[in-house]
Amino acid sequence: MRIGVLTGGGDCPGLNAVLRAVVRTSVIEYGSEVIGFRNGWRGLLDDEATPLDIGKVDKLLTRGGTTLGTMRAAPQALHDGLGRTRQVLDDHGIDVLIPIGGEGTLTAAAWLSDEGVPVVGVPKTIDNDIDCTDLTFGFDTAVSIATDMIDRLHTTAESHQRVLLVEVMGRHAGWIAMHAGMAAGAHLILMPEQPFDVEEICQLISARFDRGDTHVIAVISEGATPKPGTMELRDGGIDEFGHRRFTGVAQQLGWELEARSGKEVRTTVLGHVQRGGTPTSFDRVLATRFGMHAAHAAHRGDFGNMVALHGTEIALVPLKEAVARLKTVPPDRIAELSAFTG
Ligand SMILES: Nc1ncnc2c1ncn2[C@@H]1O[C@H](COP(=O)(O)OP(=O)(O)OP(=O)(O)O)[C@@H](O)[C@H]1O
Ligand SMILES: O=P(O)(O)OC[C@H]1O[C@](O)(CO)[C@@H](O)[C@@H]1O
Ligand SMILES: [Mg+2]
Repeated sequence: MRIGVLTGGGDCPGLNAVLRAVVRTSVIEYGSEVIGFRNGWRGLLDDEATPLDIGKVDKLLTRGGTTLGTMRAAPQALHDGLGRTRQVLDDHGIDVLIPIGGEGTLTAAAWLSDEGVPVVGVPKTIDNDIDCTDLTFGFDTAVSIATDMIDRLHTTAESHQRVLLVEVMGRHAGWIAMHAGMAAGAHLILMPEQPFDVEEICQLISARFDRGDTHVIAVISEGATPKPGTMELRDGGIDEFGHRRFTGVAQQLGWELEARSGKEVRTTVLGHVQRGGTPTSFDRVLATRFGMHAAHAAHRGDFGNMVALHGTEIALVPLKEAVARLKTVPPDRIAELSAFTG
């Protein structure tokens, strides 16, 4: 069999471990060949093929990023290029394609599957917002990095009796903010799922300082928004790939809080450091199991599905179901925070 593989969307710790597992499982257990396509869907359209053998994936287990590279392409270019995609896959004799990516990459995979292209998807995202899987690899690494950073901010904040806002990734979902915030003992966690009220945050800050607390640490997802009418957030519009452009919610909230509360406020934006470097051991294992099970599914002919974590087992779920909605933080998980924040 010949297996095609590509990585799409933003990079994520664990992508290389998936590639290694797809190659090792396909070659060692089935005697198959694996062809990588560089730079996501764009590279497939442009026929940026590169054979992957066991030597090529050696030492990839611990390496962050993706050795295949990744690039965004406008969905319309993909739709218009369906004939070209089929041609490239035919030219390389690809029997099944394994796209590894977030909800965008997997939406494209579901569509290709509907068009009759054999695919098995692998979900990736540090944001952990893909539905039908308990977790995605990359999330644990991002939370560990963010937790370490927030731990460090406590001591400098308390020394100066400051309010410290930490912006973490999380475009549509607050999983990173919630987990890193809980792990690092943040006093306030703001997520896209629950628009925030600036006045309520000012009251929380005053209450903490009034009762003698030394500092405030607030973790805020990049995709968090204020309740309408409570604060102006600059609109960055939509980029060429249809994503909302962020304008720095933590910085803007910081200015607003400083003006309203009279306290010193500082803002730290963690940004891409959350996606860089080596995956945690948890993510290495999850990524390896995802890659291994995707290769098995590809060889069994279980097309149109995505590998997923259900409890401790790896399952297969229809791609269509997985991309029907995003997995945001449910209200009962948000409610769990009440005894630990404020
Ligand atoms: N609705 C869609 N239909 C077809 N293709 C799509 C669709 N949405 C996204 N894609 C394709 O998938 C690519 C990756 O999508 P996107 O940039 O959203 O990354 P992702 O896989 O969701 O990962 P990330 O978690 O980084 O957002 C896009 O560049 C585009 O080529
Ligand atoms: O800077 P890039 O690569 O466009 O991606 C940023 C986005 O990718 C993610 O890391 C993963 O979806 C988001 O949290 C973030 O908004
Ligand atoms: Mg996306």
